[in-house]
Amino acid sequence: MFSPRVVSLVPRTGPRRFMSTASKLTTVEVNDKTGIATLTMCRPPVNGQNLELLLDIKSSIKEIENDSSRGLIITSASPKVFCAGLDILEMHKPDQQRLRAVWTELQNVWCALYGISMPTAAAINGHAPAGGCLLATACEYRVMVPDCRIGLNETQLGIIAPKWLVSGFLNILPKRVAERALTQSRLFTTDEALQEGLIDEIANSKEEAVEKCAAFIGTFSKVNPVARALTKLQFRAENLRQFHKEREQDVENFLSLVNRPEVQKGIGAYLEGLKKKKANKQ
Ligand SMILES: CCCCC/C=C/C(=O)SCCNC(=O)CCNC(=O)[C@H](O)C(C)(C)COP(=O)(O)OP(=O)(O)OC[C@H]1O[C@@H](n2cnc3c(N)ncnc32)[C@H](O)[C@@H]1OP(=O)(O)O
Repeated sequence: MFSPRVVSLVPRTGPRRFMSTASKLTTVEVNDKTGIATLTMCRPPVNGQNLELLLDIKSSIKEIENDSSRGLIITSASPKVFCAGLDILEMHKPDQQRLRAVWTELQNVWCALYGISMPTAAAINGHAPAGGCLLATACEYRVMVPDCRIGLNETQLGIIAPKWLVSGFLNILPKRVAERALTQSRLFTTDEALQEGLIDEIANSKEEAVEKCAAFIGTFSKVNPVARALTKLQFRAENLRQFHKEREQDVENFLSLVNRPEVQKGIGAYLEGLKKKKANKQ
């Protein structure tokens, strides 16, 4: 199904090669036969998006872009969680400079992934709430394993997902479904996500999810890549334009929202809830 493509940067010594990554929080593996790069998030236990993980995801996306890979698949090294969203510890009693940097880098990651011209797909091998859903919906295709949850549950923490963050969601879901899901903080099960069109396929394992993502990317093998890229960007340009217009104000809005005493109280209670849940499991 795939027409093998020559990747010129590295000698052909085997079917796979690894790119250098800024730290160990992500890895990038390029399949030399297909030319598809797989970006794996590796911040145990749940890939909480702290500043360092966000910086690493961004630089891995840029590396893949500069290497002119044939496509990008994003997935996770964690067995049960694709990505648990923003690291809540970054938002609780925050260091102001760091909080500003975290939000700016979340914006940068979204912008890099949403606006990249090559085909993208998410192999969602576990739960994907909030910032995890953001990564998945910035991609063009999503394959998820059974019995997991995905969605934008920000209102549960007392925070409001801004327009740019919701725009990927709105590319996929009807406005009415999106509005209800956001206001209810709804996390869709794998089956519900498939039914609503939030994901495209279900796979029984991470390996199968990655294969299905690669098969999706392979469907473009006979399409002119420049025409494909420009067509994709044409669909996404308006959201990106709007985002760039508002991004600085958006950082200020986020900071002022997170610093509100009642929001801090809510985030603290949410963290406690997570810890209690874990204690009850033991
Ligand atoms: C303007 C605002 C827009 C905001 C945009 C984005 C916002 C966000 O992303 S906010 C973050 C929202 N995320 C969540 O609500 C997810 C919370 N986590 C979970 O629901 C679950 O952890 C899970 C479903 C992702 C995984 O469940 P499970 O496998 O059962 O693992 P545990 O719940 O036991 O968690 C293990 C460990 O990890 C800690 N943890 C989980 N999520 C986070 C997180 N987002 N940030 C920081 N830490 C997290 C959890 O507390 C456990 O910690 P320990 O007890 O210390 O082991």
